[in-house]
Amino acid sequence: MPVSQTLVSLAQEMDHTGQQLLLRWDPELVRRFTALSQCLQGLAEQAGAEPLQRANEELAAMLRNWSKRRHGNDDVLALRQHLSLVTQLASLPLPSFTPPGVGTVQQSHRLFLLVPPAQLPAPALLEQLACFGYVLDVFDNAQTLQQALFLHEPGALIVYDEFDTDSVAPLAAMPACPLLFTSPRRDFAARLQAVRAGGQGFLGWPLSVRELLDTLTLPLTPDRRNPLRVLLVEDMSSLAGLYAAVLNRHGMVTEEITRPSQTLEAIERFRPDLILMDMYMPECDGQALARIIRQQRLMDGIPIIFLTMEKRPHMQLDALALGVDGYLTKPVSSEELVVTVSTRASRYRQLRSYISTDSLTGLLNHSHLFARLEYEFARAQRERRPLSMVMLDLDHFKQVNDSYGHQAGDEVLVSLSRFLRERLRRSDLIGRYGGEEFAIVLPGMGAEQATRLLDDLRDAFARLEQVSPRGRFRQTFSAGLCSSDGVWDVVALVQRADSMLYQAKAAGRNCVVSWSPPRE
Ligand SMILES: Nc1nc2c(ncn2[C@@H]2O[C@H](COP(=O)(O)OP(=O)(O)OP(=O)(O)O)[C@@H](O)[C@H]2O)c(=O)[nH]1
Repeated sequence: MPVSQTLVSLAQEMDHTGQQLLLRWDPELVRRFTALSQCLQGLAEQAGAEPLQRANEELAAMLRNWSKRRHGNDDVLALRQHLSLVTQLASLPLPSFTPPGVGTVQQSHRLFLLVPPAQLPAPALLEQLACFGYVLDVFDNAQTLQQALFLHEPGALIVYDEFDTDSVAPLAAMPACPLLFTSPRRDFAARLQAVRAGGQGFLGWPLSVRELLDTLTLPLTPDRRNPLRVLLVEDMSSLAGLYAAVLNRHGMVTEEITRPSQTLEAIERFRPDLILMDMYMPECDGQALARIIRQQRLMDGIPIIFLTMEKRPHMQLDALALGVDGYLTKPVSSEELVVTVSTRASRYRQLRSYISTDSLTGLLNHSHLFARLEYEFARAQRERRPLSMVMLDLDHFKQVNDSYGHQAGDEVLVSLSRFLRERLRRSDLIGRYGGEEFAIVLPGMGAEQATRLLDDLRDAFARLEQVSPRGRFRQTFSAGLCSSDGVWDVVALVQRADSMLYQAKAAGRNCVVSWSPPRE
């Protein structure tokens, strides 16, 4: 299982806050540290990272007692070592949850399918799924399925149903994993029955790999490696801390600000999925602040929820007219807070991803890739870190469309996108540049390392067998690469990577060419 970026960034923020505390003891910093530590503890618990949990608990205990007594150099050293230990443990790979006997497949990549014996899926489906690292276990009766569910928890359970009776035959026990239905029927009545039976997704039958993978990548369950981010604007820091603790306990990451004037800067830096704000604050009230936020084009869509004691309907309606998304009337119960915040924030995140991604592959679209590239490039220059840009193009792709059909061509595009997503880091940017051309941005990676990585990817992808109804084939790609070293703007970076791609094609395709400065 890859390293959890969330745990790493939480641990890094804790380390930063802890170092600040050693310089200046400040109750606000202590509270922030405690909230981060609670959040890390919750996530580490869910991930089963026991050594990290223990180290984090010890660190929290050290800090709890810190202000109560005097400290020598040894104490400071011990605290620093503990901070660094937590950071190191957070960057270790998370333990696999694979139950005994299931082999080495990631549990989330093991799927159970319940179908009648007459409908067993074609072996090609299992093979195609295997190309993306998924294993499909097929059961032709509910009893053996229940036994298997008792022993293992798959990433999802898919149940075939023709919905020809009034209601779906209930499962002996509802699985803990997401439940999907698949059916030759796609009408409203069938979908209604599926939803009533607890279905979280609905797939056509016969199963299509693309539809299945698309559904599995939707947030059916909370994404614990990329938790929802909530910005709290509340002048009473104790109250904000209370809300933050509740949201943190439910896996969300929070940032608290007490002054409305800090809001715009905090939104840019923290990139929240939702803003929870007090309606009455001394510097500026919530309504004026909401208006300011809504006037910024890039911040316009972020959901805003007011926290208020206000019960007068006309005041609430005025705020709704401003584009505020809802109200929570104080005192707010933990349950109401968590449900209101998490549903709205995840919906916003999903809608945002539709706008910024290409509909076929789910990768960043051209304009968003470039917006993000500009940001990463500027950051790399500022931090004096390398960054590599890759332009990648499928070879002789026209022949694939001509020989196997446009649908098979589409499947190859999806296959490459998933392949890149599985193999690259979460911090890398992958975009569909257009047609059969892709762009990849590798922050922190210089030309040599990036060339090696791309060449490994090229080799592995070329070995994958593409399966289509008209036959099997293999697909290669060519790539051009340029690192930011000595390059002063994004346009030059892209042009150089592009001209290297051209050279890779000219050199016979199925290869990676990296830009190097011309000899003097
Ligand atoms: N199936 C499918 N095909 C696409 C899509 N976008 C572009 N194409 C096809 O990609 C092919 C690109 O063809 P060419 O530009 O001639 O390049 P090529 O055949 O890949 O050859 P080289 O790049 O020189 O190796 C065209 O046939 C396009 O129709 C898409 O979204 N789906």
